Amino acid sequence: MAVYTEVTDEALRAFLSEYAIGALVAFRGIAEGVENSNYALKTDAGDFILTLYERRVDPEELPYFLGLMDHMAARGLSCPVPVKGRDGRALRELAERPAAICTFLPGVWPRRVRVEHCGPLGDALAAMHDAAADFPMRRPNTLGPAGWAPLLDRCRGGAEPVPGLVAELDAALAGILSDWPSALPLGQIHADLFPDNVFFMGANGGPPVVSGLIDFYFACTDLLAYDVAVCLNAWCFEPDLAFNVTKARALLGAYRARRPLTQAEIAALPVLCRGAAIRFALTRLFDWANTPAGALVTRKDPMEYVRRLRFHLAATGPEAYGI
Ligand SMILES: Nc1ncnc2c1ncn2[C@@H]1O[C@H](COP(=O)(O)OP(=O)(O)O)[C@@H](O)[C@H]1O
Ligand SMILES: N[C@@H](CCOP(=O)(O)O)C(=O)O
Repeated sequence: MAVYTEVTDEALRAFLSEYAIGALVAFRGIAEGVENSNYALKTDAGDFILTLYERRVDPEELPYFLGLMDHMAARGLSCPVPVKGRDGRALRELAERPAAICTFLPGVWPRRVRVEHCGPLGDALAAMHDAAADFPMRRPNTLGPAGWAPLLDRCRGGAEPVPGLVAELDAALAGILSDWPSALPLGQIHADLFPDNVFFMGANGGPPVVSGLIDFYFACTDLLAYDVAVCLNAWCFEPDLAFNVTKARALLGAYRARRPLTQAEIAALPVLCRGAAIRFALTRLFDWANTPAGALVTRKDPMEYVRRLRFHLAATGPEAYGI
């Protein structure tokens, strides 16, 4: 995460007095990520993560996110668990922001994704979909197909990283929206399961093992196969943006071993991948022009997802993904 909102020692100590998690030993802002302000907390009872929810999170939706993590953790998924205060509430306010403390997960996210990561990732994604299957709340995907054209409109007239980019996205979006599938299996999806949201541990140089999934603040109720498409985008391209079909086969094979994809989901993979690529190109393009000056955050390059989008536009069928 980034740090948009500063927290004073004094405010933090007052906040922590509402919890039974021991006395503060250390805290520091975490510069990774782009959405919310995150702090690593150490108390004499252990390690925790404090999150202050920023502009793209609607406070009314926080009970969905926190409830989903609680629900999945109760079903055995390794994910952050919201910590309740002495009054039983996990959601409170700090520095005039909604705020919550969650448990700290061990492990590290892969700075360089290898084929060996992609199978465990596919299995963990299917395990998340299973663990959330009976979660009763619903949340529409605010960054789903209905949100893409308005987001692109908000990028018009701003600085384009490449001339003609908005026109290219206009044309791609029209095709994606007209082909978008409507009758695929639905469920709770992560919607942002990038490598920085998946922690791994490797025992004694052995194969990587997923130790936990984090960052459920884009989670929503949407097409399960769209989550697979997000992962194909985020995990299966090399740094030079060549698509690695071996990674895709490993990801899809492990996912399907736990949750088989229907024929309709398989057939829809190219358009789902185009949709996922344009979604991240658009939020990055918007952030390119709208990140607050001075925020402790690194802007992400929209062109990385435009180039993925071009690959998916050229894909003539699901075979392009090794399936
Ligand atoms: N529960 C957690 N356990 C351990 N580290 C965490 C946890 N939650 C967040 N982090 C740390 O914070 C960083 C950013 O978190 P993330 O949720 O991805 O932020 P954002 O939503 O802003 O992108 C992670 O890469 C990790 O270092
Ligand atoms: N994954 C998104 C941005 C959201 O950042 P995260 O740190 O919450 O994963 C992107 O790469 O554009």
